[in-house]
Amino acid sequence: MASMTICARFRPLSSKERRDHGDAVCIQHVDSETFSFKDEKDEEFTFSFDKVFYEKSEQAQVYEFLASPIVRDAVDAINGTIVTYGQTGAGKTYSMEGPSILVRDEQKRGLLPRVVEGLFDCIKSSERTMKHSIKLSMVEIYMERVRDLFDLAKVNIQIKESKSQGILLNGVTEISVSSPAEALQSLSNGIANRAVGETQMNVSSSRSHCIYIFTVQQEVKKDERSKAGKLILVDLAGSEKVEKTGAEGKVLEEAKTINKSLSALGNVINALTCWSSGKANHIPFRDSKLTRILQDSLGGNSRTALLCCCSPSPSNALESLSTLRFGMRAKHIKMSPRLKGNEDKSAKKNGPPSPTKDESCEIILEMLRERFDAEDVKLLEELFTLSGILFDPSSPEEVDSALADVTSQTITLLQQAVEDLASTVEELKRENKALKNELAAAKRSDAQSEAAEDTSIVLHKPSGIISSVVSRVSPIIFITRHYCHCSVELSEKHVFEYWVQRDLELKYEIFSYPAVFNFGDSNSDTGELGAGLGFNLPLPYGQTYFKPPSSSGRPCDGRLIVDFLMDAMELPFLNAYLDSVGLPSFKNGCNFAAAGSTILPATATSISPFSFGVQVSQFFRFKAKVLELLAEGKSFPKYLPTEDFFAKGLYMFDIGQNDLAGAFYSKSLDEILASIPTILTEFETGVKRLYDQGGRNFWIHNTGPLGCLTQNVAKFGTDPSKLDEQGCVSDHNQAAKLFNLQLHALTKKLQDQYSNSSVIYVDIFSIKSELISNYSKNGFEQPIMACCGYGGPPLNYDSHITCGQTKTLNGTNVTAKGCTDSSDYISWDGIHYTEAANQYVSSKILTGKYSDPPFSDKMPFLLKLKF
Ligand SMILES: Nc1ncnc2c1ncn2[C@@H]1O[C@H](COP(=O)(O)OP(=O)(O)OP(=O)(O)O)[C@@H](O)[C@H]1O
Repeated sequence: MASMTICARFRPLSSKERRDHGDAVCIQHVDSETFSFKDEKDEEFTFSFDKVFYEKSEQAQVYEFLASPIVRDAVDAINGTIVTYGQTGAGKTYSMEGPSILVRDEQKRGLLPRVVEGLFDCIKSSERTMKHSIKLSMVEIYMERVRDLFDLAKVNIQIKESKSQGILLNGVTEISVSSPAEALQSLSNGIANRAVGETQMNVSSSRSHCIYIFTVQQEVKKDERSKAGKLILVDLAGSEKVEKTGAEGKVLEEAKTINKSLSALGNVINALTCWSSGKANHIPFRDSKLTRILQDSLGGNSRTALLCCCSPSPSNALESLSTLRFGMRAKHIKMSPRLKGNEDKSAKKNGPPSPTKDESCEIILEMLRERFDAEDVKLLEELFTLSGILFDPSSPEEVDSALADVTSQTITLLQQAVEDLASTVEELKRENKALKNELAAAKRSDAQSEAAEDTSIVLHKPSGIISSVVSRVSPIIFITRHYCHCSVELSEKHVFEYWVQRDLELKYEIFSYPAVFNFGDSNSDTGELGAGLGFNLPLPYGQTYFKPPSSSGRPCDGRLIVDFLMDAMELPFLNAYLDSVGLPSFKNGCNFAAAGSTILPATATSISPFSFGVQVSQFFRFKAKVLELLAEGKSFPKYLPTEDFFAKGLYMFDIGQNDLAGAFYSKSLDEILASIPTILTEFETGVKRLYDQGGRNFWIHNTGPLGCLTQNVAKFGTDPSKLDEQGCVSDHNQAAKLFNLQLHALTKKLQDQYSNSSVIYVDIFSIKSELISNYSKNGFEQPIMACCGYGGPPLNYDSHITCGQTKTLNGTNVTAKGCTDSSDYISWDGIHYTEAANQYVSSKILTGKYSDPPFSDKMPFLLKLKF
């Protein structure tokens, strides 16, 4: 199947365009078929057409390439159509007619006079074998009515479809022309009758679609079937942006009708391209007079050429781009023109006699009565009249055709309604999602405020004595006042009174420690395993917060719980102990946590060699080195903590998860439960070593709901009976709970033993469980499915291709990619939580409600008052 011939034509810059923008053009010539185009945002597009006629191209070249093959075929009874399309003022009429249809200037003459000449030349050269006659009709579609330009009394010509002759204009004037001069004179008369107006874009703008129809009839001997080729030339009215054309009143109405019919043409082309690509589709030919008339030309029963006329000026880039895109779409329509066996009515001598008008009416009414009841017939009549479809049916086919019109228009309306509905649903979905995100963010910030409220005191008294009993104690409370700067540090729990002369508005900030020393596994690894073992987590790790190319070494799309806690304490993020790149500062602490670490010593199969005992030893080395440097007088105040920070600092632990989760690969639940005391003894030993070294503030995170980790659901949850009502693996969660119970008991024991210390147990398990159970209420969409992974729903997790990896699977390269919006997910990569989930968990921690003892009771009290 052939395609339509599609060409682009750029006219020279107009004097107005030159005045406004100089010689600037938005196209760059590549070759005779291709050019590059820059839109107003400087974005570049490359277009390829069957031919591109640049500013200096000649009218004769356009005719030779685009029209002359179609003209030759028309003489051989193959229908042809040539359409000029483009923005108002883009050169359609110039291409079609030239400066005027009667202009004889060989250089300037347009397609129409050349077509006339070509037709007569072809007829002449085949004179010996075949005689031809040419008839000419000319109509314009103005305000959705077809007007006969050769007989202005015919203002509403009806379009019909005949099985043998295709689309017909009922009763249109046909003028027989026997020479080019005669034809041109008739065309000139018709053109003079066209509706032409003036817009800001074009002083002589065509306000209608003008259609020239040449019927080339082969004259045949008696009793032979006659053949006719129809050649249609269409000079479309210009598509236009109403604001740009300055249209108002009647001109505005014209512009709207023009745009409507052009958009109907676009819809037909879209539907045809889907149809050409194999999809069955409703082609809305009947949605406008234009598309109905062009039905044969676009639907395949014609050789069709489209000339996309454009301005090269950057000021019209938007419109030109739309014209070019229209042409590109039309390029995908497949055509298969058929040789027409058009029977001339005059040649059809022996057919059955046509019914009289009255007989026709009776037949029609009978048909309608058979199909509908009387009221419906009346309704239909009104509908037809209203739609301008059928006013005076003279044959049963017309009724069918009119019914088809109504059906088609109804289908289109319904399709549009469905599309509108679909886009409204999409829009609503987007809005809904945005609202959900806002709600989630608000909830998270509420939780943080809750945290702040719970751990603070607001002192507020306009003047005079502020007397406030500090009944609830936070580790450090900053009370800030805007005007003055001084600092009082009170180091024990007490009742305090303060005399102030002026108005005071005292605000609090959340508690803080001077430094944090963190021990743990991947839940709080800020780059340790990567630094220690020399591998980097690939993107999209880190992308939500740390931005490419840095993935920050955190096994998360952004920040971890420890990061949020550091933030709340107004301390910088912790650097990994082994990270020596980029002058890391350890002034406010150091992070020994490494992904994959266990409490129990590492074995040959462990991911991390940095078990808890090793991390504690690393802390010893760290502290010893700091003290050594300080003793040498090298204080490095920006990089190293002072000695007292080791006593005042917070020792944080988040470890144990891997001891349990890893064990499930080789041990039974009972064996795992039995191993918990050993694991905790090892943990206790480590904490004691730190206490012996002077550590006094301990903050122990328990283990989260292991069974809810995507990785464990994928591996151990294939049998649904193993899952609990949250969809988490029951055994794993049970092990975590029993571990936590014993860890809690150990914390209490340590607290009793170390009466000069604070040992706080933080119940991460409860926070995470609540988050997963009420994921939707908490602003998440996916409780278990991983955001970054491979395999798609329900888990999007494949242990062979982890987040960010590309591998060959069954001969195909596949990548485990991140989801579009990680804040919808609780699980980042199937093992670790997303930044959004970590933020949620930390905000809950900061409420103090999940700690034992609650922050307010036993935390060492240090009040920092600034004002
Ligand atoms: N290739 C060309 N060479 C020289 N002048 C041209 C060319 N194309 C167009 N023009 C000039 O540009 C102006 C607008 O062209 P034209 O009237 O053909 O636009 P149009 O696309 O038919 O506009 P409308 O849709 O408003 O009728 C006219 O003055 C015309 O002479």
